[in-house]
Amino acid sequence: MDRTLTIRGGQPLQGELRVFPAKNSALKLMAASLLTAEPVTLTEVPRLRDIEVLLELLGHLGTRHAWEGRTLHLHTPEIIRTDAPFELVSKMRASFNVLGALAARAGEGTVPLPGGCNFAERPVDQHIKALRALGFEVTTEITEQGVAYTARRHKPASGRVVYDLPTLGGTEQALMAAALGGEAVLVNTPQEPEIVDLCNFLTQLGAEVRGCGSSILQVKGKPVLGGGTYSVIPDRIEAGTYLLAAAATRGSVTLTHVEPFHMDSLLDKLAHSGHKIETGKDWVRLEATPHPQPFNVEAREYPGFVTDLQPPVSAYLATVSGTSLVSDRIYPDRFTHASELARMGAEVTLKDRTLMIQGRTLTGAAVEAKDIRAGGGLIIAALAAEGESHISGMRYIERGYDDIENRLHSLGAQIGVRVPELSLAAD
Ligand SMILES: CC(=O)N[C@H]1[C@@H](OP(=O)(O)OP(=O)(O)OC[C@H]2O[C@@H](n3ccc(=O)[nH]c3=O)[C@H](O)[C@@H]2O)O[C@H](CO)[C@@H](O)[C@@H]1O
Ligand SMILES: C=C(OP(=O)(O)O)C(=O)O
Repeated sequence: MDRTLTIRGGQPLQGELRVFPAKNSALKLMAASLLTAEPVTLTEVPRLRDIEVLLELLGHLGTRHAWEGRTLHLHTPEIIRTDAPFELVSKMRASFNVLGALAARAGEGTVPLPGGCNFAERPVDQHIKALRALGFEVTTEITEQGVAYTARRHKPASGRVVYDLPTLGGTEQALMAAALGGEAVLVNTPQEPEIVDLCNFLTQLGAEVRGCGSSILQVKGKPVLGGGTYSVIPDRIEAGTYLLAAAATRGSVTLTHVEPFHMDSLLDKLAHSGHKIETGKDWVRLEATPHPQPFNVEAREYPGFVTDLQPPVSAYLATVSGTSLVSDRIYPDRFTHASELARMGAEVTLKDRTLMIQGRTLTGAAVEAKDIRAGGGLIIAALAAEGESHISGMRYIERGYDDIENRLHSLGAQIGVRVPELSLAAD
């Protein structure tokens, strides 16, 4: 049963918020825990739907887990199954990342083509290329539910992978495949903080990973990896969404438990827009100007502007008087939010894969989040709009934003959740 968010806009967000740990890092560290028979503890894990889905998948493969608050204990004494069920993989793209770990630990893994948010073409050719370059035999089978990939290890992973483009998922696949007893050089890798986090985690388990944060990674695995306790990096996408919401409502918000240097591109844009930005070791504060300036954005690889904040920044720019141009080099067609923003009165034109935005005052409307970050963007627009908005598609929003209604409510937003046949207003 999909819930609907109801937001009465126009209230500047004010206050302080503790940012949650990064979903897109936690998911990969959880998949990597399959590589060891020792217990692994992740001390900071967001309680999100994607995390629950992956836990279910890991449980099917042989992982036992226990929560203590946001601390997650994982233990996989042995792999009991090597196939990932379609019902789970179809819900989330990151589930494909168990393929390399399964093949490395159990000698074989079978994973169907992943699901997740389909805002663009999202092939897995580079994952397969990487596993093959490391010596895995990868076969495909067409099933009733689509393509399923099986990777088999006949000897420890070893080789040189040259990616056609920097891919997070494809790099994570090879990192995990090589960490258990393999040896690999990975060329043209992304420099995103989530990749660095995985490198650090694998190092903690006992693998040697050189070049973390660069475009060439060297992995020297260990035949047996250990366990340990690790803390996931803060979620720069969640943090960025709240900052943009504060800027769009011309509010003033302090975020704690963040890594400001992971957010350089966004903070720089917001400062140029006229907002006062202050940062400390693990906090960032935005005090909005009432009359911000527009700017252009081209989403690209880290440390460039991150694609997952492209829909939220588009929504913010729709509230800023003047013309802005937004394009996305990672997913050139990631614009499912555009038509929904238009329903709220935004003047947006999509031409040649560039969104031209003429900012103005938005008006509340009934809109649909068609994917996770489009949802983040529509929430920002609704918070800034005059009048009431109803945002459906909560099943996507909940993939990436934990407890969003209560968190926004704590910052002064007038927000409620409507369950069909039942209304649960938070204020
Ligand atoms: C769970 C998770 O961590 N998801 C993030 C991850 O997705 P994901 O890991 O799927 O994204 P990738 O970094 O792999 O994709 C980057 C680009 O490479 C292309 N590509 C990727 C793999 C491949 O085999 N072939 C190929 O052509 C993609 O279509 C895209 O244009 O990084 C994306 C890019 O920062 C983010 O938007 C997602 O939120
Ligand atoms: C697109 C995202 O996730 P996924 O890659 O799992 O679809 C995201 O977190 O913005």
